[in-house]
Amino acid sequence: MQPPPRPRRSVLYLPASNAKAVAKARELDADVIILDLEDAVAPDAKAEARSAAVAAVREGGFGRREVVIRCNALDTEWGADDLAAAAAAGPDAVLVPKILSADDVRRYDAALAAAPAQTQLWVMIETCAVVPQLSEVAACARETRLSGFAMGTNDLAKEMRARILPGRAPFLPILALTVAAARAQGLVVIDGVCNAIHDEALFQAEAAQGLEFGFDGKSLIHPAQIDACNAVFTPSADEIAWARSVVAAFAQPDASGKGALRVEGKMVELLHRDQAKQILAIADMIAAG
Ligand SMILES: CC(C)(COP(=O)(O)OP(=O)(O)OC[C@H]1O[C@@H](n2cnc3c(N)ncnc32)[C@H](O)[C@@H]1OP(=O)(O)O)[C@@H](O)C(=O)NCCC(=O)NCCSC(=O)C[C@H](O)C(=O)O
Ligand SMILES: [Mg+2]
Repeated sequence: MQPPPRPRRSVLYLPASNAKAVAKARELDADVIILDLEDAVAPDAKAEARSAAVAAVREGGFGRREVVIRCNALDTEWGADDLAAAAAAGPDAVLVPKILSADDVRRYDAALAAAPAQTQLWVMIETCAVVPQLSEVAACARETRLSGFAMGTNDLAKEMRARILPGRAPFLPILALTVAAARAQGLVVIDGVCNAIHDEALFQAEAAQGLEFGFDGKSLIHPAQIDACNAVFTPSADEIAWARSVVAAFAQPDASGKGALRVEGKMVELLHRDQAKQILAIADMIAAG
């Protein structure tokens, strides 16, 4: 059975080695906090960051926010220790980078065997090699803890030798394929980061594009991006009103046995009722705080 939907609009990375940022994250309005041990942490600080991430998870204080530890890859000198430490700490999820194949997912899943049952596995979609195998990778959800994809557009750009420009043209097919593969298996799917910290117009456009593509939310690198991101991914008043109308229309006695109705001048089908229920469930969770 699918777990109930929950908001994952804003997914904030921070270096686990930055104690000030970890403390600040407990007060920020992000839905998910990722304590990074990978690219945000210099090689000399890896061990210290690992201990800090474990301590942060054990200490808690993140309230409604989900807490994720991003580990180094298993083929690095830090990966095995990171996975073992993360499994023992038992965050909401462990995020792993640069996966290449379904076998990689199984390897990471095995490395988390000692983790509590509720600890999920999320994987970064950020290599060229994984792109033709997205469906096979997503299907690992049937046999492992895998429950989420997170786009890594910086690494993808590096591997593709692509440029990250407004509109993100080189990545659009991959964004769509990633969302489709994730949705086919009921996975969470989070868009990549916008590196420009204070370019509000660029951020707004990128976040809106992510929403249009079907992502649950967007990865963030700075607290200044949170409010705009939440605003984009929170169902609007108009969407909520539409969703209520659709659910109410199908609940009318004369809708019984009908598959299609007219609501606000447009055709809606039972599939729209499902979408409407999803919107209302997310909106209710956001409203509940
Ligand atoms: C990008 C930064 C290095 C910028 O740092 P800095 O210029 O020092 O920030 P500020 O001075 O504006 O900080 C103001 C205060 O906010 C806190 N802060 C900053 N960033 C964060 C954060 N991410 N989470 C929580 N708190 C944060 C500072 O501590 C300041 O606090 P105070 O002193 O009390 O006022 C920096 O923002 C940063 O490190 N960001 C995260 C970088 C990161 O995690 N990168 C890895 C993930 S991105 C990636 O790799 C994606 C993927 O893999 C891919 O391939 O695409
Ligand atoms: Mg990356």
